[in-house]
Amino acid sequence: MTPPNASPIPTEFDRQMMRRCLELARQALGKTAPNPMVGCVVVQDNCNIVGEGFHPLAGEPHAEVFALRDAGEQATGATVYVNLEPCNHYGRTPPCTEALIKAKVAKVVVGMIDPNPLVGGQGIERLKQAGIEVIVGVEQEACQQLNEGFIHRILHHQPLGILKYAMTLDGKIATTTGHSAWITSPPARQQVHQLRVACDAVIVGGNTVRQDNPHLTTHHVGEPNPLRVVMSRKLDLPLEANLWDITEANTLVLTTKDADPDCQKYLEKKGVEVVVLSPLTPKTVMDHLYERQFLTVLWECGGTLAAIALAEGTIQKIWAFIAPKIIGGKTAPSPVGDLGFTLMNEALTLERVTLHSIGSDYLIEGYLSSPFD
Ligand SMILES: Nc1nc(O)c(N)c(N[C@@H]2O[C@H](COP(=O)(O)O)[C@@H](O)[C@H]2O)n1
Ligand SMILES: [Zn+2]
Repeated sequence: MTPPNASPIPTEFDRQMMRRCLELARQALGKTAPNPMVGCVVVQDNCNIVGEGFHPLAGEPHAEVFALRDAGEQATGATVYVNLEPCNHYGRTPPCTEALIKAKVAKVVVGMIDPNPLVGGQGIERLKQAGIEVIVGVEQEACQQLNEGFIHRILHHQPLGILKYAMTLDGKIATTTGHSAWITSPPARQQVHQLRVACDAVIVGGNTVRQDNPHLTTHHVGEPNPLRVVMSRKLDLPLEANLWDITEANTLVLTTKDADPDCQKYLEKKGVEVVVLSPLTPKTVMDHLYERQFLTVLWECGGTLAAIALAEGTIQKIWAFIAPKIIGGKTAPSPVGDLGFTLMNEALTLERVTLHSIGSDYLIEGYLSSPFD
């Protein structure tokens, strides 16, 4: 028997509807910052979908409002599925709890509690007070996974940092001469483009601009491009670089007061934004990107910057592509520079590791710390 106050056990249909919410939410992948991705489904008679919606953009109505609008009169007595607890506060938009109560829904099935302290369980309480049945925690892990950037931002006041690199079987990211095009095969490179869609910004150092001249775009028409961010202390950057073409995507260069003023003028004339940060470190960069409302930031930098970013605790997740190639070379660079460790037990150890096979390459995904802690 279900103990009093405990949520009844969700059915397979409940789980299926929650997965549909996640699918709807994903339609706004990379577009909602600083807000989460949320999808909502309205169901009549425990079997008929009568309304659907998702949150498209911060400032626009929430998923629940779109789904209720879609359901119209049929929302009365319905069950509403939503992957995040309905809000109960006035933010950019009014509380969804009031919209659900006004629509006279009978039941709300929630994927996860909103970690935002402005919500944090109060949405569920308000619905219960109004006599609406509430079930919480359906497909919770998948719901948390989808909004890991949002959760990390709320809990730690920093965007979620992801370090991505591609290396050979012998742990090299380039040859001894710095040549790195290409380590992985085309399917893995396409996967990187897809992964960038989910990120609000992608960061490289000046060295990567000089050596690789990357585009750092998603290469997909209609999909959002992350803000391309370059960290360069002195602005000793090439005048011709793909990142300065802002018709492809916006570019932000973060520098210091030691910046070359001529290069700064040149970049600004091209439409590249230049901001002076003091000091210029991965931590101050992440603080700056937090202020710009970002959820998820991808580090695609070389080993020296990656080591500092790791040491400063700005990276929580790793995407390591491994190609079945060996290039050798004592001085060929590796993905992470010196961390100053001397003992094996100092090693940074990944948790929740998954392995994906992509063409002839592999992607290892893992977390240095849980974004939910
Ligand atoms: N349940 C739910 N559905 C959505 O579609 C949402 N976007 C949210 N977001 C929560 O509300 C906060 C943003 O409020 P405003 O858009 O400024 O009104 C956001 O921080 C989440 O806590 N929740
Ligand atoms: Zn809301």
